[in-house]
Amino acid sequence: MEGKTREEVEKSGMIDTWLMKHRLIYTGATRHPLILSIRDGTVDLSAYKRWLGQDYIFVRAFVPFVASILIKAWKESDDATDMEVILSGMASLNDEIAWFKSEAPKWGVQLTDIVPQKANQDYCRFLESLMSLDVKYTVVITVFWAIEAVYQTSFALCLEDGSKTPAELRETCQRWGNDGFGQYCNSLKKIANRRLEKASDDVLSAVEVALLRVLELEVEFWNMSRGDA
Ligand SMILES: Cc1ncc(CN)c(N)n1
Repeated sequence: MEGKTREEVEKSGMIDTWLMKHRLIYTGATRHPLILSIRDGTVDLSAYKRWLGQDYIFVRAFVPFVASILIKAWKESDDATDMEVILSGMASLNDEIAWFKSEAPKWGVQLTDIVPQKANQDYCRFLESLMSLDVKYTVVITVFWAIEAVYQTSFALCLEDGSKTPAELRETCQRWGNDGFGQYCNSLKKIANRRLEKASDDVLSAVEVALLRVLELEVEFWNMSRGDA
């Protein structure tokens, strides 16, 4: 902790502090019934297909949000390497879009026909609100970490020893559950924690509110796969 003020030490590891404080909703987002059903091999494949189509639309809306973070990093960040981590995230979104396009036909899902459901619209609207220049880099980099980390944690669960994930869904789980994606999420978390250490109390409150909103929206997004939205 050398070189840090007492205040910085108190605020370090802010993300884990929040995850402990809000563990109920965090668990709701990372161990959703859809994920648990993939993991125990009882998944309803029509729920998977609904998720697939909706997530393709979400990922397309996620790209401009990440682009807006890149601009904020360039303008506001005190560390030039942040930009490289964000850029690698954009590259992985490019791969994600290509993956959806090759995965959808295997399941008879026509991506051009997908109508965004309410939870998806709410999520995309939330991302758009965060693209405003008034929203601080510290807020959006933490939100970015949270969105990626929910998928990483969820899908990694389906790859753990003892999981009964169906063979045809293992590639999907690998996409977000692999170690490389885990390391990338850790890099985002480190950036977010570093920024949070220096943040004012007002910014800390804004980040906590945004983090909770992400977790709620992720739960609602998974819920869409039930098809009763
Ligand atoms: C809803 C949601 N959240 C997160 C991710 C991971 N990029 C995603 N594809 N979709």
